[in-house]
Amino acid sequence: MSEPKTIIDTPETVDNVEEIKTTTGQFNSLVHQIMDNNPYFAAGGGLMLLGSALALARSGFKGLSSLLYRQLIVDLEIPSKDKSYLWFLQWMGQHPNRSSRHLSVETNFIQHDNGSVSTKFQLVPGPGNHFIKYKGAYILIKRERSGKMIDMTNGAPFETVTLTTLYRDRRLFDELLKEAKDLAFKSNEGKTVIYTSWGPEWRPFGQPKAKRLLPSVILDKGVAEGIVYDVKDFMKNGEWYFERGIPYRRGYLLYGPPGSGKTSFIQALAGSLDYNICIMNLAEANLTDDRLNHLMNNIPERSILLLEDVDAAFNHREQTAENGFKSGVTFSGLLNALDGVTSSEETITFMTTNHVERLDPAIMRPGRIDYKVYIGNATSYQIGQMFLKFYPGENELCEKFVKKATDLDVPISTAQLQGLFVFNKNSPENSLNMVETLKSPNHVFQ
Ligand SMILES: Nc1ncnc2c1ncn2[C@@H]1O[C@H](COP(=O)(O)OP(=O)(O)OP(=O)(O)O)[C@@H](O)[C@H]1O
Repeated sequence: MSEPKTIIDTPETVDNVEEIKTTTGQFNSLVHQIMDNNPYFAAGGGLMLLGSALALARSGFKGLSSLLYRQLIVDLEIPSKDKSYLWFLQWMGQHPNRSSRHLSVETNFIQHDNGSVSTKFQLVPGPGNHFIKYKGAYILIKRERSGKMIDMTNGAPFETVTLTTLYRDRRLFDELLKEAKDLAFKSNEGKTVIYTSWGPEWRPFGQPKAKRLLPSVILDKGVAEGIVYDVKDFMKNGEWYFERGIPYRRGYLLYGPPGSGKTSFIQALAGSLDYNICIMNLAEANLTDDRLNHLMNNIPERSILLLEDVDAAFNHREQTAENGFKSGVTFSGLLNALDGVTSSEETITFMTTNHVERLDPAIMRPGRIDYKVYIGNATSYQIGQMFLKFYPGENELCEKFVKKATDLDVPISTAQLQGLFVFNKNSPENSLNMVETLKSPNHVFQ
């Protein structure tokens, strides 16, 4: 059996370890020598070490801070093309506990019930950072304006408002937006907002108008009552439509000569229902089938869709207007848009025309036009009612006026009557003496 082999350090191994120790010692003494003799090198080396340590710390801190940010902070971004953007700015402009160093002005013209208009300047937060305290929480608000991107629908620079608060207070965003919406709606209370199309969207056109009262529009006996009854009946029967799978929409056509009160009645009807009006001009230059379809399917809530002078864009199926203008909308595009109008809420579409004979029968079928009514020139009933609306209590003069006007035996529009009575605001006698002027429909009272 061979002797156990004792492994001992052979001289070669010992020499290697000694050699490594010597080399390390020599390296350390070299570094010390360099450090001692070259302070810049020492400083540089120190800085490098410090820098790397800080970089490490920074990235660690950055990671930690972004982790903390994600866990502790929450953001809400509101782009300028969203409906709530303007609501929020107006709400913010009126919020008491806010600190803003950058303000911008919004000038509004307010139409009062008596028809007068006043100017109102509202200071809203301009681009930059703002702070508010809302229900005990501090919220940072950053309004940024894009230097490059333009909102194609209104030509204004694209903007964003970002709200930042603690994650635990994130429920406040919903409450805040609801408050802003309620404030915006409240400012429109008692008024009718007229929307027009801006690119693919509906935007308020000018300031909300004072509601036009239904009794102020004098139609022939029973005409207004019939329309109002039908609309209210339709609005009460949403369930009936859904149970039968019928699209919840109804189309009305008011046709008749100019100045008979078609548009005024629709505006007054909207006001009485607390609805707004979306006016769609089919002859609009860059309107296309797709945009029409999109617009008609994205009508703001509680709004009546109004297609005025629906014959203007289409003479039967031709896309022509009297001045030969060709609309970008095809007739089938209009029919599809009317048929495609489906929304969870009721959709009420009013169309007006002075030339019903020019409308293609396809548009007149039920489901597109369900209720058609002639709004004509003033009947003797309307002449009397218009006279007494302007000169309450003047019953004797009223009878004389009605007789003289009907004896003219010419068509008289209610717009003409309004023109005469406005010209003789305080003198029914003068109106009686000027009845002859009603013979010319375009007479200018001056
Ligand atoms: N029946 C009416 N009752 C009260 N005002 C009327 C009536 N008809 C017309 N007017 C007045 O005449 C003007 C024009 O009315 P409106 O625009 O409603 O007529 P229209 O039938 O829509 O005309 P067009 O067909 O040309 O659009 C308005 O200022 C309105 O107040």
